[in-house]
Amino acid sequence: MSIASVAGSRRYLVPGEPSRRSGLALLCLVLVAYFGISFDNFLTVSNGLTILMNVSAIAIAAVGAMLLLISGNVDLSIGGQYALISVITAQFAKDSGNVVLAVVAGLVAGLILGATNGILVRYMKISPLIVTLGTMAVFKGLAYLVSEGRSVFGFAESFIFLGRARINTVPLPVIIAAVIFIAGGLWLLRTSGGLRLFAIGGNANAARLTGVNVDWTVVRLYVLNGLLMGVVAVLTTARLGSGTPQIGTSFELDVLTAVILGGVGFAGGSGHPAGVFVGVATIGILSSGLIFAGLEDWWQQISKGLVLLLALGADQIAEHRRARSLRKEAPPDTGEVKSTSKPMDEYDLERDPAHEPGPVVMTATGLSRRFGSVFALRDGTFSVRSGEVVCLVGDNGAGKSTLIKLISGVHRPDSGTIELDGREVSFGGPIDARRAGIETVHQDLAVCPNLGVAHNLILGDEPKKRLLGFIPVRDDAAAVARTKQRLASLGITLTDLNRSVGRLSGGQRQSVSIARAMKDGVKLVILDEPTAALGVTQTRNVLRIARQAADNGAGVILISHDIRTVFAVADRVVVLRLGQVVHDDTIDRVTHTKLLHLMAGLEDVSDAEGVKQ
Ligand SMILES: Nc1ncnc2c1ncn2[C@@H]1O[C@H](COP(=O)(O)OP(=O)(O)OP(=O)(O)O)[C@@H](O)[C@H]1O
Repeated sequence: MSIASVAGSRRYLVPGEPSRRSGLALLCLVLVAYFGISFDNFLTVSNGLTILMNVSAIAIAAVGAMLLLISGNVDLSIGGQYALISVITAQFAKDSGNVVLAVVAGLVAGLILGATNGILVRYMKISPLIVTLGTMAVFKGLAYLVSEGRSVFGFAESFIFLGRARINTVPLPVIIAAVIFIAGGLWLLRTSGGLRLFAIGGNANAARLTGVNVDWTVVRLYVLNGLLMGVVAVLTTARLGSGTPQIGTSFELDVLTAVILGGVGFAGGSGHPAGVFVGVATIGILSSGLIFAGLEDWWQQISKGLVLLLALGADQIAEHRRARSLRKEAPPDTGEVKSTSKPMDEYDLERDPAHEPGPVVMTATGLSRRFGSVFALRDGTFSVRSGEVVCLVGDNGAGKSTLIKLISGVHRPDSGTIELDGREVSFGGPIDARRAGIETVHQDLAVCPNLGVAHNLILGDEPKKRLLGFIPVRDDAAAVARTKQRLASLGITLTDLNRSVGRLSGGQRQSVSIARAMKDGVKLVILDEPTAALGVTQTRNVLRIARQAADNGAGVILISHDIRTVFAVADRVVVLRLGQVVHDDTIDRVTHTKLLHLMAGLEDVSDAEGVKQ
């Protein structure tokens, strides 16, 4: 791949949908011009520094809010955290007179409050809106309880200095906010962790199936958010010289308004730090202008509330437009996946008659799994050799998906063992199975519609490089190179990589999903009904790719309801019925009729008529 083609393709590597930041930047400039013309002292350096000082708290909190929203979560309790951490920090600063102890107390309090939110949201499976609405009230109440409703003051000068220090006239909190904002933005855009947040926000289930630890990531995000609120509360308490339970009232309104105004979608999966920066600036300028206009506090509240509603309205309109353009743009399914082989009769594949399966790669022995009272799988036993395509067939609800979910680490078996290359393995999640060399294309494709083709393809196995020799970041150029090479080797032509996967047709999404599974060195490829929604040409190409994977030495398990695909591609066929393996033999020892009867549970087929002679 040429350097030029990699550089030219960078455009589509920014994850997520484009935000509305240019329009907002214009609004911001209009506000500056309006307030500048209306009020004499608005456009002065000192007012600029005051605005920066005032928005530094919002900017720090906006980093946490942005990351949470992009991952499809939200924290309404930040105002409550602000108040509680402020009075805790103040109490430590007053009682100990030790700056370090006060700062550590504030940060640890933030960590604990953030972790509380994270654990409640993820492990109790409650909506983040409801959880953080509840914790908001609890944290606020605790702030009053700890401080007995009074302001806490009387700190050492060294602590107050922390909030009022300046470096070259720029207040220290502004510098800290700038560092946190830039670091957070770069992390979001340039690292694997950032990409995974977009993936979780776009399709949490797909992210989970590709190996992202969604629960743990979200808990860590809430902890980070709490830590950032710790920084905000410590700096503000030091600057004000007191900690008070009244602080943070409507803080969540300011922060969420800035972030949503900055183009971060409330539905998750989209947003850009540059947009959030403009959103924060807009809120700062608006607040300052309203103060210059001499409006009472309640008018400021009304104005900010209206701006939030407008931002949410704009977000909804953008969401509808996106959905409409997705429907319009989805191209027809023909022609994008091209075969490199000569034309064949329906589903017929060229087979190498000399091809012999190799040693056993995977053996499942006595696998069982119940879901409540449903016995989804009982005593599932079968094996797959390298170079072999094993078709798993059975009626709806027979237990096929359950069986492959046990093998691919999505579920844990209640009993039974899985051996890979002769060694017993146990998977804690899909990422363990992927690391062991098992790749799966799930029935629902597990793609993230908001991410581009290359990012979907590398998700869970992102190439990395070191920035400045020591900062680990995602290597997007390597991701593009890997994507192009993988698609080319499979004979898949996706003419436009410059689009999110949500804009691709069903067949194209299938190609991306399959290409992701066909890694170099993969030991076992599992395809769960990969041809269910495809036409003849595409089905034939998916089967060709499955055969190609086997010819390259992988073991392949393919689930299908279509008997024709089974006879076109299988070396061996395993039939499941009511959660049990009822047949396991080479494809040349069974006929269409016998297979149908086995699936349907009709036992009266004699071997003489059922087995090819
Ligand atoms: N997560 C789950 N929770 C509860 N029941 C489940 C779960 N997953 C599967 N089951 C049940 O287990 C049984 C087997 O389901 P499974 O999806 O494995 O069948 P299948 O052969 O793949 O079916 P299909 O061909 O329709 O996809 C069904 O009765 C199903 O309802």
